[in-house]
Amino acid sequence: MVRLNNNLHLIYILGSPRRYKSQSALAMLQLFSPLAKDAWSTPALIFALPVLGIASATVLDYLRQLVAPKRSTQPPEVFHWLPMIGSAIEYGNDPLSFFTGCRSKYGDIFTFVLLGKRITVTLGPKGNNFVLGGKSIAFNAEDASTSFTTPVFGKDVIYDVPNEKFMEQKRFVKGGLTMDNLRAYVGMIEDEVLNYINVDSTFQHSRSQGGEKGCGTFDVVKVLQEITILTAARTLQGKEVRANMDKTFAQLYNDLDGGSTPIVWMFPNAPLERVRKRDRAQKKMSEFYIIIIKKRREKWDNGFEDDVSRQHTSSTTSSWAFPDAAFPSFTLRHANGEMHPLTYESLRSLPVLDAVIRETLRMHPPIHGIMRHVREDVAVPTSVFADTTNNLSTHYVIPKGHYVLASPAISQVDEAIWRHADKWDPLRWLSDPEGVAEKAYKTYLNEDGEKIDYGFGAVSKGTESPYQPFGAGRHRCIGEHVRVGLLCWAHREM
Ligand code: HEM
Repeated sequence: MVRLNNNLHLIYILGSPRRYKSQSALAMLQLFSPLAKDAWSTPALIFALPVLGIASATVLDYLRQLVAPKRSTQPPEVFHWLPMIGSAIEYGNDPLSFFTGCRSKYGDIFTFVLLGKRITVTLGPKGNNFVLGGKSIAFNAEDASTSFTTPVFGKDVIYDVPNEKFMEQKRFVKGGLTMDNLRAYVGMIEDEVLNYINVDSTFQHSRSQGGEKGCGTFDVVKVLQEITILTAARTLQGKEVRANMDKTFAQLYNDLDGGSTPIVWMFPNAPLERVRKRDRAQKKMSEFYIIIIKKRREKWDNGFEDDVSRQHTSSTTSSWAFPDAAFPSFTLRHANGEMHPLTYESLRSLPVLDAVIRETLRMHPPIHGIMRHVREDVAVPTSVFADTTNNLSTHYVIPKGHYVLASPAISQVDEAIWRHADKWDPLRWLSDPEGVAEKAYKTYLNEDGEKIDYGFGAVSKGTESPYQPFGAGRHRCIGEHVRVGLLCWAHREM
């Protein structure tokens, strides 16, 4: 017969107490035991109260999501099981699949919870235009990203300064990317890549197997990260930076880059290994550059700029292009005629390799989403998105304090826009001057159209194109022309 005593009656009903290894489970059972006299002892409470708190928050959150009336101005909300955590796990695992799944359930506009923050995603070209073309007074990049960019890039640069100042910094860096500089870079890059291939142990096997014709395997991501670091250092940061740098720097960049995850975004100083690695790398890099800056100052030379984001984006893009199933055979078949001597001008006329890069950036852009913090309530024009259920056309409003997120990565593979959107096909950029790809590219570059100066020189807005691998509007990338050239070249050389 089951014996009920004060503390353990429930446990005996369910089985032997030894089965309950977890103190908190025991405490919960005690807490819910109406017959328990001393169930509310201190240890029980210590374990049970947080559990009870989490359970109540979870129930309240379900009720809020499932039962509470919604404001008509609120975009649909993605259902989540865990309060605070929200959809962080699904989003963190695979952001693009998460967006695609949500799109099929909720449409082109929806809000999800990411570690307590509310993010409204607006998909498709209209959604990109809405976020990237928004005024910085309403949609702010600094607020959205400073928590993970400042520990990486350092104080007083990028998002750690007011927008006007950042735009000046952008203009300053862009000034270093003049035609003359780019011309000079070409020879340096050629040198760096050849030196890497001829000297690095990675290619030793293929060298010993017959020089140029030798073959072997290599870790594409690692090699391209290292080459990107070395070429960027040599061209953009100067001789003495390159002379003092070896390929182990790639690891430091990786460690810095590892600090840009959702969890670090939410808790920039969390006691996590990736945060410690980020800080160690930041310190090492700062020490390295401070010595060089001091020397330069002595010579009245000034400045360098940090290279983390472009290192990451560029090496990621090259890495995707290499293993893309069709890349080697496609390039060999189509790009033979492009193997002429290298000059800046010849780099600009490598249509096949250019198409390879465009297509790689279409399918595998290194940045999956671009986020902004909402500084004031913003009404979404009905021309962009409207809730048309029950024939009502309602303005959605994105409240102050939320975040908005655009994902050009989604419009770049949208079946409704691109033919065979999920097929890697560089020919789409070459074969049809009237095709979708060409039109998207023209809208993006808008070479003959209106230009806007946001503070870093006149640029095309490009916010309405379904193809935006380098962002658009005020925060548009300043490295797009440089990097596409460099990438083309690096592939040709490899
Ligand atoms: C394949 C290579 C690259 C890709 C795919 C890429 C992509 C992007 C994207 C999507 C943005 C927009 C970010 C936003 O709107 O918040 C951006 C901005 C930017 N990129 Fe790049 N980038 C690349 C290479 C470079 C290079 C080579 C440089 C420097 C020479 C560079 C410097 C910048 C800067 C300064 C910004 C402005 C950030 C802002 O205004 O908030 N990028 N890039």
